[in-house]
Amino acid sequence: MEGALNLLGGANFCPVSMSRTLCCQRSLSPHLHFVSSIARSAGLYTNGKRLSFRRAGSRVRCEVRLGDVLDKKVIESRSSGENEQHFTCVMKFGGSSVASAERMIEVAELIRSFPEERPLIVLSAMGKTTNKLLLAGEKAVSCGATNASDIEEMKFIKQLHLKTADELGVDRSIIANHLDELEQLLKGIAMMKELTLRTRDYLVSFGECMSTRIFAAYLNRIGVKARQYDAFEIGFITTDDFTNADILEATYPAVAKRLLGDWNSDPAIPIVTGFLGKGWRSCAVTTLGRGGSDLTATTIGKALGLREIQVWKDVDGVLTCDPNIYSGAEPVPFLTFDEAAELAYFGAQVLHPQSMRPAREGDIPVRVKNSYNPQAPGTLITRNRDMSKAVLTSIVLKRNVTMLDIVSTRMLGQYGFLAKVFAIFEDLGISVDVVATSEVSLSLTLDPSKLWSRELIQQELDHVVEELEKIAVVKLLQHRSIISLIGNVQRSSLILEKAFHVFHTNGVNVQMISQGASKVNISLIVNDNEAEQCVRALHSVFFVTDELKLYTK
Ligand SMILES: Nc1ncnc2c1ncn2[C@@H]1O[C@H](COP(=O)(O)OP(=O)(O)O)[C@@H](O)[C@H]1O
Ligand SMILES: N[C@@H](CC(=O)OP(=O)(O)O)C(=O)O
Repeated sequence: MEGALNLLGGANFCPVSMSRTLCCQRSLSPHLHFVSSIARSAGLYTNGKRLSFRRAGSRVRCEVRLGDVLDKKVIESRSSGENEQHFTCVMKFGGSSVASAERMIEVAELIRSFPEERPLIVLSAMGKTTNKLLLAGEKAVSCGATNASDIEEMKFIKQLHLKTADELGVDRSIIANHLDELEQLLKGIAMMKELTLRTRDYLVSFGECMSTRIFAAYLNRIGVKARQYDAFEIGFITTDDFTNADILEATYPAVAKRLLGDWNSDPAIPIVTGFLGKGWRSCAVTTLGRGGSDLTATTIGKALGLREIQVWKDVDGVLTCDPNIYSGAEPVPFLTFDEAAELAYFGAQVLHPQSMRPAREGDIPVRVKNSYNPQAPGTLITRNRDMSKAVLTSIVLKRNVTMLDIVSTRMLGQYGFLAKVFAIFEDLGISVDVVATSEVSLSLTLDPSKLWSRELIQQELDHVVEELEKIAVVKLLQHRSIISLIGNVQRSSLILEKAFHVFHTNGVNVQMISQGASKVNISLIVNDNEAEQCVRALHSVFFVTDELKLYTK
C-alpha cells in the first residue's frame, strides 16, 4: 500500500491541501525543505529517511510508502479528504502603517477586507519608535542611572504604547513586562555608560515586540484569531553582525516548520515581529539593518513558498523618485527584482536593500501597496517585465558618499594594482559601491549604508588613504552624492543624452559615471549641494514633460 504526495508544478503557489496531494512551486529545489516540513507537519514522518522526490516534466512526485511512515493514522485520516488551507500571502506593515491605535484599526480592517487571503502578518515598530529607542539608549550612556527612567524618549514610548493598548481595548498587561524590562535596560546602559552594538539590537527589539503583541491582542479581541511571534524565537537565524545581520539558510526550514506546525494544530493568523533575528553563535537578538522588516516578509514568503509578498507603506508604491525631493513623484506600476534591488541598494528608502534576494530566489512576486490608500494598484515586482517601451523607471539619490580618486604610481602592473586596491578595502572591511577604472587609475565611492553601525570617522578615512598611498596617489573627495538612473540600460545612449543635457543646462559637472553589470542602473556622482536640484530637473525631463515621448517613438 502506498500514499503519494503529488507535487504539482505551476507558476504560482497553489493552496496546499493536507490530503494526499501537496502542491509546490515550479522550481522545486529551494522548496524541498518546505515540502518536507509540510509533510512533517501533516504527520507524514518517515523512518529517519529523507522523502525522495522524482521529477516528471514540470511535475515532481514524492512517494511515501506506508511501511516508511511512522504515523499511519495521520496518513489515513489525511487521505480521507480532509482539506486544510494554508497561508497564501505575507503582508508586511511598516512603522507608518501601525503608528497609532487608529492606524492599527485600519490595518485590521484591511486584513479583514481580503477574506480570500490567508495572510501571515509582519509588523514593524510603531511610527518612529526605533529612532526613539536608539536616542534613549544614547542618552542613557551619559545621563546617570537615577535619571534613566526620566529620558524623554522612554516616556514617549511608554505613553504611546499604553495609550494605544487602551484605545484598542487591549489589556495593558500585554506589554507591561516589556516596558519594565526596557526601563531596566536603560538603567543598565546608564550604569555601564556603554551602548554596545549587541545591546543596541536588544534595545530596539522592544519596538517590534510590543507592536506585534498589541496588534495580535486587538485582532483576538475583535474575533480574528491571531498568534504573536517573536522572530528570534521561531527560527530566524542570522549572522552575529549586530545591527546589520544576514539571514542564514537554516532560517527557511525552521520558520516553515514552526509556522505550519502551529497552524495545523491550532489555526490562527501569525503576527510576526519584523527586523529581528537570533545570532547563530551568540544566540542574542540581532537586527537586519534599518528597514529590515521588508526582509523578514520576503524571507517568510520564500520559506513558505507563498503566492505573493505584500509590503504596505505610506506611499502609492515605489515612486519615480523620493517624494521628499519632488512631491510630484509618480508610482511605478511594474519593476523587476533587479531594478528594485538596485533602487533599494542605491538609497531608495522604500525597500530594504537585501529584501529582494529571497523573493527572487523563490520567484515570488512582491507588491508594494499604500495602507493609507489600499485602492491604489501599487507596484508589482517580478522576475521579468516587458521592457520594450521602458526607458527610465526611477531616479534615486544617495547622499553624503565619499569618493576616492586613486592613480597608480606604476609600482605594480595593472592587474596587480587593482587587486591590491581591493585587497586594502577587504582588509579594512569597507564596502565600495560605484567603481570606474582606466588602466592606471580608479575612482570609487564608499558605501555609507554599510557603515551604519560604525561612523566612518575621519581617522578611518585617513587610514584608508594612508594604506592606498603606498601604491598610488590618492585624492579624497567628501560630500558627494550618487544619482542612480534605474531603467532600461539597453537604451543608455538616450538616457545619457537627456541626462547630460540636464546636467549641462544646470551647470553641474558630473565627476564620475558607472554603468552597473545588472544593466538596470547608471550611476553619476555630483556634489552633495547640487544633487537635489539635479534630481528634480531629471525627473521633470524624464517623467513630466512630453519630450521623452518624442524620443521614444
Ligand atoms: N522611490 C521612492 N518611492 C517610494 N518611497 C520612497 C522613495 N524614496 C524614498 N521614499 C520614502 O520611503 C518611505 C517609505 O518607506 P519606509 O519609511 O521604510 O516605510 P515603512 O516604514 O512604512 O515601511 C516613503 O514615505 C518615502 O518618503
Ligand atoms: N523598525 C525598524 C524596522 C523596519 O523595517 O521599520 P519600517 O518598516 O518602518 O521601515 C526600523 O525602523 O528600521
